[in-house]
Amino acid sequence: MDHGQPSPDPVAAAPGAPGPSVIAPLRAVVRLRRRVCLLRKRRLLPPGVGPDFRALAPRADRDQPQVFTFDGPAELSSRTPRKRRRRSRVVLYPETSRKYRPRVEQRSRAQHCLLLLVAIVGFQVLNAIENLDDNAQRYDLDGLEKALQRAVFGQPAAIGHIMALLRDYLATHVHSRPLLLALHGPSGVGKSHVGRLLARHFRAVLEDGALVLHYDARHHCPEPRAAQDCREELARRVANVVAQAEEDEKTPLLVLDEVELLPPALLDELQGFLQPQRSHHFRNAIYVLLSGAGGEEITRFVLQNASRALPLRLDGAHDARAEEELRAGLRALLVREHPLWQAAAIVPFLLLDKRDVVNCFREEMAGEGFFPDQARAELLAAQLNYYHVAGREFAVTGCKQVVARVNLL
Ligand SMILES: Nc1ncnc2c1ncn2[C@@H]1O[C@H](COP(=O)(O)OP(=O)(O)OP(=O)(O)O)[C@@H](O)[C@H]1O
Repeated sequence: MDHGQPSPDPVAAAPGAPGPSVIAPLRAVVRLRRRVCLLRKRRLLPPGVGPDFRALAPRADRDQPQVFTFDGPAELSSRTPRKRRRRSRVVLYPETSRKYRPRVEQRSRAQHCLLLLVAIVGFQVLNAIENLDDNAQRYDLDGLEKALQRAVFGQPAAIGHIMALLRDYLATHVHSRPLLLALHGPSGVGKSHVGRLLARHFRAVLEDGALVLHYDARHHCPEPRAAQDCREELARRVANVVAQAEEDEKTPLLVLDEVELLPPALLDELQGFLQPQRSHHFRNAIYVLLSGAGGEEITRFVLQNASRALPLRLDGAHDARAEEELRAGLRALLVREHPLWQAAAIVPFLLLDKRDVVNCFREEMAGEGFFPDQARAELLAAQLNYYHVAGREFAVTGCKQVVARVNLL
């Protein structure tokens, strides 16, 4: 069929055809069909689209504005295309994982208990720290250190060592063994002096003289007395002190002077006090043993090292290695005498030099009511005997004779 040429009207041509009222619409339908075919040929209409021109228009045209614009097809196509909605993708979960959001879990009771336990432990730790401070404060160790530094000349290393050991021991009230301090040195260097200062301080801070025992071998166990007798008496006195201290929840101080004069039986007894199997109130105690044993070794050590930068002598600037060597040598020597010294913290007291002796004189003069004149003190100090080594003078008897000399003034 040629759509370009007008074809003869099929309806009008048929014989016996219906009247003009039917023919007119049929013609219109035919005309429309032809027109549609024509348009289809020009590719303006998709196949199968009816004669409604609005519906027949291409999809792209329908989206375009229905008013005239000067935009050409190029401009229209360059406009940003409408955003296409992304379809949600299907997520494939592995079989073992959870495929739903976790529910808000209810806190278990165990969790509450755990939190409570942590709080209690924290509180206990804070409380323990506070108690440690309280225990150290009770003994006023800062005050003791100041008193020792002020009253004891020429022994800064020994004082520092004693204070460190006391601070460490008195940081707590519960102990597995007593503290045993062994102060050794030649005559007149201040061992008994320190022992007296310690006893006085502890009597003051413990507010009970019964918690401090000051035992002097020469006085309490003189030569003719039987060693066994002395031993029993010492055992009884120590037991009383530690029992009283246990009752008062305090740490007692037991100072034993002139230990080099004690019979071996008493050293055995002392060693027995240190044993961990003794009842617990024996474990909380401080023993200070003062002895001249090892004095010769210390004298030799000081004289040999006199030319060095004064080990153990100047404030804190001492040679720690030399100090350690000296302690080790003393311990080896003392342990040969008795095993008691194995457990002791050995503190060597060194020779005093002339300047220290002058200070001893001034102190003693002031104590006896004399004006502490420097020149006079130097004059008195010059009358004593000294070791002369490397341009320095070390007192042979320390400050031992100072009291007697000042008494003669
Ligand atoms: N380093 C010192 N600082 C101040 N004073 C001291 C010092 N050393 C000794 N003295 C004085 O000398 C006196 C005698 O000293 P102390 O009794 O302490 O000597 P020691 O080392 O115990 O000797 P010994 O083993 O012979 O008893 C003391 O009372 C004190 O006044």
